[in-house]
Amino acid sequence: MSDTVESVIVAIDGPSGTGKSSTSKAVAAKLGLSYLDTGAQYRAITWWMLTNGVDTDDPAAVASAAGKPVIVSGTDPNHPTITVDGLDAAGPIRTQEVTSQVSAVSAVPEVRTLITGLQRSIAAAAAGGIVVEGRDIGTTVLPDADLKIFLTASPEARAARRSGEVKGSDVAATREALIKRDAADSSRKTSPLAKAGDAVEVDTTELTLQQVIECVVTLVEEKRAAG
Ligand SMILES: Nc1ncnc2c1ncn2[C@@H]1O[C@H](COP(=O)(O)OP(=O)(O)O)[C@@H](O)[C@H]1O
Ligand SMILES: Nc1ccn([C@@H]2O[C@H](COP(=O)(O)OP(=O)(O)O)[C@@H](O)[C@H]2O)c(=O)n1
Repeated sequence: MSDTVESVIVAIDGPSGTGKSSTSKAVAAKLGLSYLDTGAQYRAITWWMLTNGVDTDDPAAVASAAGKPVIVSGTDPNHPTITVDGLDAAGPIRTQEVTSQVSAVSAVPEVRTLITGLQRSIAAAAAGGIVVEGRDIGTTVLPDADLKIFLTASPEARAARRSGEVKGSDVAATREALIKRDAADSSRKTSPLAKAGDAVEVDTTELTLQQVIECVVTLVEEKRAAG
């Protein structure tokens, strides 16, 4: 728990396309907090596996290679960065190939142990406070976060948002891919996608991004005033 107003730790979880990244970055920038995209870290380790010939459908192979890549996340919300073995990975981690394999890699317990440790050390080093977004931040990574938010939205809204990012993409196919990834992320044994018991749920289906940002900023400010 934070004992000064500045060192607030905010956990934002939820499925794909609910607005976690856009909201977290904007809230962190507005409140002068650091920002960590934990999905980018799972994407980065997946990209490394794919480019180093590791069979991402073989959990034992993934587990034994998990400690090899060096993943470094920059936490400035206005300029988030991610490198793998010193290489800029921001572009390559967003490919369709990585997106289709990331759930398999992130389900491997050895991967989660390593990445969770990295996330906790980044949060601990963020003296001014941090917004951390992902799937298991409130439940597993930072169970003592000062504020936990769980974002939701209908599959239709999420698919429309995601396909809006890629010119010419098929909304129905995007919707199916999202649902498949949610199911894999929610059903894995180790720290699945889940809402923490003490998280505030915000359904963003009918809200603009600006409204979601304002809602979360208000919740953080209320926490700070109370604490
Ligand atoms: N409330 C909203 N209304 C409309 N579009 C949104 C909303 N929230 C986010 N978006 C857009 O949806 C896309 C996915 O948002 P993102 O923040 O990447 O979601 P997530 O991190 O949960 O996968 C982005 O293009 C973003 O601008
Ligand atoms: N805390 C987290 C964050 C992401 N992930 C995994 O990483 C994947 C990619 O996360 P992401 O946040 O980049 O996904 P998008 O919703 O942005 O497409 C998820 O589908 C999960 O498999 C996870 O397991 N735990």
